[in-house]
Amino acid sequence: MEPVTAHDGSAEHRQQVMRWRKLERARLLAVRMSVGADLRLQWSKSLVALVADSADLADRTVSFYWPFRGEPDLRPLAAIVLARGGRCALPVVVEKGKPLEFWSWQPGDALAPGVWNIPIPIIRDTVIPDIVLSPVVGFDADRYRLGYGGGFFDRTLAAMAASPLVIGVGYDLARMDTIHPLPHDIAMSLIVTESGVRPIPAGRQNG
Ligand SMILES: Nc1nc2c(c(=O)[nH]1)N(C=O)[C@@H](CNc1ccc(C(=O)N[C@@H](CCC(=O)O)C(=O)O)cc1)CN2
Ligand SMILES: Nc1ncnc2c1ncn2[C@@H]1O[C@H](COP(=O)(O)OP(=O)(O)OP(=O)(O)O)[C@@H](O)[C@H]1O
Repeated sequence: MEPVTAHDGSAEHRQQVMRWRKLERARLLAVRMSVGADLRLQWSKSLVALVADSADLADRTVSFYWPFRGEPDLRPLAAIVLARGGRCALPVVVEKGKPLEFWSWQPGDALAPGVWNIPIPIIRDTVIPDIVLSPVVGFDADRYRLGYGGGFFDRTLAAMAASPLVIGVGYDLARMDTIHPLPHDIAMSLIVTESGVRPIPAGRQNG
């Protein structure tokens, strides 16, 4: 693969990073899809428990996502959020190149296919999440996230008046040394994989 050699913030550097990311996304997605569905489901169950423990969900509005392309399935966590007095939402692409909207959702609600055929609620009831669960294609040691390349989460987080807690959710296999962060990249607050939370929230080092 063509390495990233320019480190000067030039247009050339940016172009190299974007080309490199495209190949890395394809590589990481292929690795993810090569894992059997049974193992991914097992990891998803670990992730539900770890995410539930990584943040105070009581009375919070939490943005989920409808899993596709082998993403962890965190939907069982929605019942826990609701039981603790919280609300749930799904991210919705309203226009390419624009921030996502978060539409109120709970398990059992009617859905319709949105962009990329990802299901979205049939009713547009926009909410502002306190906690955003963000699926990662890749993540690095500084908690930067590589997504599908649409820039949706970065654009959305940049546009929000109050920063939510952003939990990047993925599998250990998505770990990278660096995503070669660019000025628009926004680091996650936490990254959770099937093997744990990084960094470990203060006061939970013994858990
Ligand atoms: N499960 C899930 N739902 C989600 C997201 C996600 O990452 N996972 N999203 C998180 O963002 C949003 C959808 N993300 C999307 C990202 C890119 C494109 C898209 O059309 N991409 C272009 C290629 C982009 C490029 O490489 O330049 C395309 O396919 O033509 C569509 C949706 C909202 N819902
Ligand atoms: N705040 C922003 N304002 C305008 N453009 C942005 C912003 N954040 C990201 N972008 C643009 O989005 C494009 C994709 O960015 P990037 O490679 O970081 O996507 P990604 O994080 O992998 O995708 P996604 O967030 O959809 O999962 C880039 O061209 C970038 O310039």
